[in-house]
Amino acid sequence: MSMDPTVVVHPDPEVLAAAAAARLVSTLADIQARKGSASVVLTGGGTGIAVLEQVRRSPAKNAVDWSQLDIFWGDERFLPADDDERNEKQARQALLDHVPVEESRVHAMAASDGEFGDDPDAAAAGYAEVLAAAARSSSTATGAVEVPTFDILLLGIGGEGHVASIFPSSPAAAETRSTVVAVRDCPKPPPTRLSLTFPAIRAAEEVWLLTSGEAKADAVALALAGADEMSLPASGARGKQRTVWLIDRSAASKIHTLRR
Ligand SMILES: O=C(O)[C@H](O)[C@@H](O)[C@H](O)[C@H](O)COP(=O)(O)O
Repeated sequence: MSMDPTVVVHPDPEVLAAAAAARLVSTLADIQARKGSASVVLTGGGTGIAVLEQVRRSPAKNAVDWSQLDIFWGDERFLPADDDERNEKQARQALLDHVPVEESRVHAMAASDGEFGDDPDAAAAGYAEVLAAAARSSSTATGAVEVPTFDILLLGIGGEGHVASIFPSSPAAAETRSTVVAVRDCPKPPPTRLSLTFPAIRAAEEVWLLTSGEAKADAVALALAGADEMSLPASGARGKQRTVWLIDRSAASKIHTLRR
């Protein structure tokens, strides 16, 4: 069980994205120096993609051996593969198409015009099997949850406290067995998505929550004050070894008023 979260407050969204990118590069390089390879779970959303763009711009980016990096997603918009709203497409444009990743180690969630057609439940089950197969082939994944070792799992946060596509008081927030679920009627468009669940998220070694702006201040403060994860999913996003909140001053502006 990880200790209290580490909270790092940055002056503004631009510094947050650049600092988070630097932290990600150096952390992945450290993990690869120790283990030979590393794994990261990417997030969609403006902050998550801004971090990837900053990694692309970083002169230090090739401290990471991109061919020895397993890449997964925490959630995906269930849309055709070439839709600009796809998290995978945005991540490729921001970073992955600009570094020498090993494509067999890039594990995108299915698109709605992919191998499972427009069946999000089948697509979710398919990704759960990708994770289970990766866990079986990994010498280090020892947890009860059928996912590989996620070294760093990145998450953005919605204004009402969602992480990945786990929205407040949703079936996904209550899911305790499946590692990946289909999510329908999401308040944040598009309405149909695929998402890791809390068991999968909490199997990660480190969970990093990344957000900025006044609109997130209540969710950040409530989560750090220990709100119930059903009503405030960000509260349930914890890593086995470490939980890190990388936020800007605006998103941190209500922490002191709500922390009990
Ligand atoms: O697919 C998605 O939309 C994301 O995974 C979602 O969880 C996002 O990270 C948050 O909604 C924050 O998004 P912003 O950083 O744009 O506020």
